[in-house]
Amino acid sequence: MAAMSNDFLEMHWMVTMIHHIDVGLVVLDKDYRVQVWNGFMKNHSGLTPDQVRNREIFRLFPDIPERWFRQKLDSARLLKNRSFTTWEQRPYVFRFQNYRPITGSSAFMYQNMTVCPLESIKGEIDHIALIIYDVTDEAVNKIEQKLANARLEEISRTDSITQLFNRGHWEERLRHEFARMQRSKQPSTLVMIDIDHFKAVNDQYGHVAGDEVIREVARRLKRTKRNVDIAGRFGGEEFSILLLDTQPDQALYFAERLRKAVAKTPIEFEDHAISVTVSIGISQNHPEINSPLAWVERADAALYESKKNGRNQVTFSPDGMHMDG
Ligand SMILES: Nc1nc2c(ncn2[C@@H]2O[C@H](COP(=O)(O)OP(=O)(O)OP(=O)(O)O)[C@@H](O)[C@H]2O)c(=O)[nH]1
Repeated sequence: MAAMSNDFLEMHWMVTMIHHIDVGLVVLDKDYRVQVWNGFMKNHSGLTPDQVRNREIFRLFPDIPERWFRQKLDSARLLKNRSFTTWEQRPYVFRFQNYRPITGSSAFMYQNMTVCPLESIKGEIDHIALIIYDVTDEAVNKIEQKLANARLEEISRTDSITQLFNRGHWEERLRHEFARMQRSKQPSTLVMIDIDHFKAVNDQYGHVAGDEVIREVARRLKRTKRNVDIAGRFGGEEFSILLLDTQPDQALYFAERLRKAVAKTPIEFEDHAISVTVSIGISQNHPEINSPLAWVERADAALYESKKNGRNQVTFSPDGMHMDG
């Protein structure tokens, strides 16, 4: 008699603990109707056990993706095996709000879930238990760390003055695209751009003005290029851009537009209107060009021609064709 009452007491304690434990416990019958709903589930959903008992889970929570959820539970029932889903596969099963102030970056609670088949006395699986873990802190930390890493990566490949790619990253992209072009044989063009007489800008207006001129030329370059084009700051006042899948006439059109966009409107800095021009060299990819470096050298040689012939002009390699204003 004493043993029985101990068992009863233990059971009573267990039930009390289940209601107060900081994980969600739900039992569903074969028709996905709720049979058990503990305190965690009540507190986060605002629905009492009486309100949910014998109601189908999909009617109570239309956000639950029904097909996925049924598959998950059916296979656990069939295999008589536990299964597990993480917030990385699906951020949550039950859309509960997240109230924690420190995890302000998430409006909802991230959850992991264990699906646990429950055997009847006859050894049949008529019920399934769901155990819901609140993993918001872990998930938010991981997401924030990923974002921070992505930001660091972005910083490490960006030039701080112009926000274009820095030389290291631009060259990496060039190598990658060059390898791709060897296979695809698509026409692409490499363009080198250099601000004319830039030393004179620094000498006349100072380095800060010089920086602003570099920044503004980069802005005009960004406005002229397409999103797919790969633009970098190659050196001090030199820029490089890779125009992918571009024919020579389109490349010339791009270069001319950029040249005019720089020459046409002086750059304002404090009380000054600083007029600058750019010289441009273009090189089309060609079977004879056997390395990324050789390609850059060709475009650089064309740029040198533009400088030699009076600046503020575009030269196309290998035939030395000019366009000037
Ligand atoms: N303000 C500023 N100046 C820079 C920067 N990087 C390089 N420079 C300057 O850019 C100038 C480049 O001068 P040069 O290579 O002689 O060429 P240039 O005066 O532009 O003449 P050409 O290219 O022949 O038309 C040098 O005076 C460098 O100090 C930078 O980030 N900011």
